[in-house]
Amino acid sequence: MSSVLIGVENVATPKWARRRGGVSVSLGKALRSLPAAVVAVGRLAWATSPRLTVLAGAVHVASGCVTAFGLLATADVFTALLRDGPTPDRVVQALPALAVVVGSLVVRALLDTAVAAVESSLRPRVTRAANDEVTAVLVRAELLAFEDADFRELARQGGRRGVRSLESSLRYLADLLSGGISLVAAVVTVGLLHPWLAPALLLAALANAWAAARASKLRYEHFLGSVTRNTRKGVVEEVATDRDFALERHALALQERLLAEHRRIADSLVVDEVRVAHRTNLVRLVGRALAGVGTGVAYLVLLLLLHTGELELALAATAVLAMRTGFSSLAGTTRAVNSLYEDSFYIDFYKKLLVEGAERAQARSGARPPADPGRITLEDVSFTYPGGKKPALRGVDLTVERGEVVALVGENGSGKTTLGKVLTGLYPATSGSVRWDGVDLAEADPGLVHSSIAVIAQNPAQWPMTARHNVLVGRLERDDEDAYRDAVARSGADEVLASLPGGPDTVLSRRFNDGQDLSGGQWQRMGIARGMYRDAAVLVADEPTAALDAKAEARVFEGLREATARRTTILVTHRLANIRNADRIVVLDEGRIVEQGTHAELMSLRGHYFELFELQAAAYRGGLPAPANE
Ligand SMILES: Nc1ncnc2c1ncn2[C@@H]1O[C@H](COP(=O)(O)OP(=O)(O)OP(=O)(O)O)[C@@H](O)[C@H]1O
Repeated sequence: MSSVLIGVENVATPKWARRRGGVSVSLGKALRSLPAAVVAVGRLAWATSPRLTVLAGAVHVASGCVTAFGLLATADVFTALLRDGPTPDRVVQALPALAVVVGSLVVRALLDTAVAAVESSLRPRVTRAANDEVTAVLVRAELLAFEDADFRELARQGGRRGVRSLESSLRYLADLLSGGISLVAAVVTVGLLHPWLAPALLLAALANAWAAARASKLRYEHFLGSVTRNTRKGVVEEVATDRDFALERHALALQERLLAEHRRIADSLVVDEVRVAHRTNLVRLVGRALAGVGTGVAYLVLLLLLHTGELELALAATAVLAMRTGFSSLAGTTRAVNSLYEDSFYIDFYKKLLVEGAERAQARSGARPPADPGRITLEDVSFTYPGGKKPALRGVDLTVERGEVVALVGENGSGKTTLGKVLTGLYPATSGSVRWDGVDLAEADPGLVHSSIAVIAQNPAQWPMTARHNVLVGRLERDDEDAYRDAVARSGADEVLASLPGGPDTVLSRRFNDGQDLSGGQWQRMGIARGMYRDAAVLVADEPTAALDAKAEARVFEGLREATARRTTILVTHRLANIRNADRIVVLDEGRIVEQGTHAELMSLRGHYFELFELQAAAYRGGLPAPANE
């Protein structure tokens, strides 16, 4: 037996994580993508507050300039002190430059405070704007996008890691700006003292930059290589610790087995992580060695210049100081570039999510569908789920007239739920057409189509709202107390409300203090009440009473009969006794319609439906089903 218990042992990089250049991103290509990340951060910062963005840029530039200015003033101090002449005179001559050094330190301290103040105002705004963009794009995505595992994962990574990287890259961008300016000042100072000194300084810079970029690339490749296993680890964690699985986990005594699975995946991740850490350290060591060689070359050049008399001792001291400043701002700048470079990968997910989310946005306009369609026509409709291997619906032709109650029956997986969703425009047909009074739903405004439908799901959403709002959310713009009471009474939700400690005002969620959870059947009653309160022209009830006791079921069907007198109703159910009075029964098998007609017609056909019905009836009679062909 396979040792894999949860999911599959798939280590392939998922589609959402594959960048244009594939997993192994070349360094040049990745560095070229860095400005795009900078633009993304700048765009968000500008969109949130142009004033703060300009101010942030200005204070950083000013801070870098003051550092450079301080460096030049310090050089002046040394030049004055190491000049020929009596020491007291040299000290006096150095005093003005020393005053400038102190002044620049004070200004720098003030500017640093200003930088911190501006940044702490800008950063939360940028994070909020990025979060808002992600949330908006997900809220507006079409329903089918959430059936696509790749899109869901892109949403998770782009929404969490991407936004986090945007936030941190704002800080790195600022460090890059001020560090870059002081680096330029150091290089220029050194270059002015002697042109040969600047290239030596830059050599050390390049070695550091190479090592940092290489280390980032290694870490990113490790992230891509482990992303699927990390997802698996997350799923195992959920199964092993989540409340939803707790009952079966204990009843099936699966705890230790799940823990073992969790440890196995975690161990393989640790092995990879240690390997990548060793390789990164090695790269860093090579980088530092090369930078050391660069530093050595710089000092060698300096000594040579002193030896040949091309540089005075006083200027050499200034050069040493400038070089030290250069190396330290170099370290800061390299760190900033390195972090920005690493962040740019995750910012790419964020950008990809915005683009893909926009492509998958639910249309916000289109043809106006009839509010209460007289006829719904499906012509040769097929539907395949994203990533699905075979179609869930194949060549379905069906016409439903206004006010009809059509029951969909068939074995598990035969396509009943899917047909209900395609018929109401929740899922677009992969091929063929769905028309409401001639209006093709593929071209209709989805918002208007949805406002004409109500769905009572088998597992209704457990809205973490008050019990009353769990019903009213069916149509928030409707303010009809009588309709609310009617829906609550017909669905049996009135008994649920009466049993709650705070009545209708009890919050239905265990995640809030004083919140309350419900049983499966009680949640289902709330879902039915919500669907009834919505009062839409087309009602889809998918196994609405599967979790209800017999008394509640009878009450709901009575309620539904009254409610459906005015509506087109699609009823999905396995309890065939409840649909004897349906206007039409449609039997599905492997995504195709195999029979349709009234109960009497289908019974006399003695086919699929007859067989299913007799099986259920026999269970009640306590005997054997009647033979299909007497
Ligand atoms: N989200 C999904 N992604 C991929 N395939 C799906 C998805 N939901 C359903 N399917 C597949 O589509 C087919 C039809 O499923 P559907 O839920 O419509 O069946 P059903 O007749 O309502 O079944 P049941 O009686 O069990 O509720 C099945 O083969 C199922 O495996």
